[in-house]
Amino acid sequence: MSVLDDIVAGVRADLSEREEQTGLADLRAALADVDPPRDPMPHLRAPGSSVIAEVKRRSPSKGDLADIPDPAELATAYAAGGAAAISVLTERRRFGGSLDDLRAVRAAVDTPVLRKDFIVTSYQLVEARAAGADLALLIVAALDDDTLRRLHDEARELGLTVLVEVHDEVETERAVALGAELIGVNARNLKTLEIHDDTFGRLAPLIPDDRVKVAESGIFGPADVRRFVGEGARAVLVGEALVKDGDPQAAVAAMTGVQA
Ligand SMILES: O=C(O)c1ccccc1NCC(=O)[C@H](O)[C@H](O)COP(=O)(O)O
Repeated sequence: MSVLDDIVAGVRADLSEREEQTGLADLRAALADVDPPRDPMPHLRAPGSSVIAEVKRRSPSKGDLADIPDPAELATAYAAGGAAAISVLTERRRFGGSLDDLRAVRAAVDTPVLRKDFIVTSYQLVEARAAGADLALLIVAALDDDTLRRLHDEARELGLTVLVEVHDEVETERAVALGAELIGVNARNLKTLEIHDDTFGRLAPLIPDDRVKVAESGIFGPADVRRFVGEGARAVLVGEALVKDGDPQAAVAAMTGVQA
């Protein structure tokens, strides 16, 4: 079993408990009281690099990263630094996150908020929107083609912007064929956890230039951002470097608006 399979198995186990507590019909009814979704695309399409700044406590590859007792405070610093979106890892077992983190962040900032999780069912999409998420992540490696397409369509119907994440050539072709507008290239292989910093440069040419290309993982400063922008990235998704920085506002600002 790969790391990704193991994470998804845990996600499904937690999910079935939540589904027992709140049925899909009740969750859908809650959508009526939720703020309309915020559109991240104008910011992400603007010239110069955009930053999707992540709230990430720990990870399978690095263990504990930061306590983050107040995710809203961290998100406020990211927003002040000019983040285009804030990514909140809501997976509990391996990343220490929750939907409560997402709700707190959404209430604290005007910036669009991404539910970063291992989404494999419609329920999780409705749950994301009901908690206030503006974007949702779909990881191509975790989904067969029919499920990927169905979840992509359902997310769009809910008003969510979808970040479709790829790691290799075949996944990239699947994301492009899907019509994904926002495609994240993750340098971290989710099966081995190794980072290959040539992944974005290899896969970006396979993605048409009318899509927004996001470089993800292993990004530590403006020099990394400049390199990825030179290879066609409009945005970078950064976790570890920001949660460990004593001045996350300045760290986001330094990675924002970088030109090739
Ligand atoms: O971060 C991990 O170890 C990890 C392991 C397995 C699946 C996903 C994982 N991370 C999710 C992410 O994609 C990253 O949090 C995100 O790209 C930010 O990466 P970084 O800046 O390197 O923290």
